[in-house]
Amino acid sequence: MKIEVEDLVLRYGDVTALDGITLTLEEGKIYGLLGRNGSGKTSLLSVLAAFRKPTSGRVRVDGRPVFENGRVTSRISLIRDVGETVDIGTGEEALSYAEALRPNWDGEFARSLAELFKIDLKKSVKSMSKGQRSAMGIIVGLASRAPLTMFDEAYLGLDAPSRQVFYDQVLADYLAHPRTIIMSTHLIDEVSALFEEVVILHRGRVLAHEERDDLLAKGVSITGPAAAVDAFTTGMTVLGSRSLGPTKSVTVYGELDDARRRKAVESGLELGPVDLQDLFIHLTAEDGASS
Ligand SMILES: Nc1ncnc2c1ncn2[C@@H]1O[C@H](COP(=O)(O)OP(=O)(O)OP(=O)(O)O)[C@@H](O)[C@H]1O
Repeated sequence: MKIEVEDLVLRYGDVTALDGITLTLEEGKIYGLLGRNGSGKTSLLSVLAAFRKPTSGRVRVDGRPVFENGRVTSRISLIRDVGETVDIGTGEEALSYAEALRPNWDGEFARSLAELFKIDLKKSVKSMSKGQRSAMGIIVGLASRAPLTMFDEAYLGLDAPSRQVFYDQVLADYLAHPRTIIMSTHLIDEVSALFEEVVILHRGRVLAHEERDDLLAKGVSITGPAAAVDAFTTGMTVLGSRSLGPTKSVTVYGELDDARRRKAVESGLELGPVDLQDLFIHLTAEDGASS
């Protein structure tokens, strides 16, 4: 599903959660939605799922307004942290309920996921642990095969092996049944390999929207004698710096061309990659929070 968001504003009383978002998400990609606490991720996903009406602006899904359009919303699935969407009856009943609502439902897949997550479907969802309820949400989210599938920190409470099952299943099922998937997460390092594109929200605005590899290519760490590092990085966008005795390491943003790279090496400096989590931390640092 293609999503076009234009000048989207969402206010809760005095709080402006989304402050003029313009964004196009193409069909058939996995997007990572990143942002610090309170940056607007859940608000944006709620509007895309038509759970919330925007204060102003437009949201179109496959060219149609997402609101007042039941046919569009039945093809959109938003799974939130503890799987509250399936909090009725037993696990079996929750799956039957989802099956009735979801045109692309794959019951066999849902059962195989329940086995992988070791979920006893005879248990009532309410009596399941937090992690098991998260797993129920993920099962429903994946087995729905909705053309627009959104996971909003859906892994909360899942232990590390179960999170790995989740990431593996998202990738395998996406490859078998391509669709638009948006994943909001704070566990950036764990999941970044899945993302084709990354959207970073900051204070209700889009701070960056790029292909993950292009974004990663813009972050470079430069390490060496402090004076040489300072001379080399003068005029560059410095995101953060760290000193250890006479050695300094600086993270810069913006692509370094080959000539600059050669010059760095000739000056005895070491260039290194920056991972997505570090880049995110630096890009979204408030004044004085990045060092
Ligand atoms: N129901 C609400 N009523 C009032 N303010 C709200 C409501 N929901 C969210 N907000 C505010 O809107 C802003 C954005 O919140 P949102 O939940 O979208 O952020 P988030 O990026 O999902 O955060 P987190 O990473 O902590 O989940 C915050 O300032 C938050 O306090």
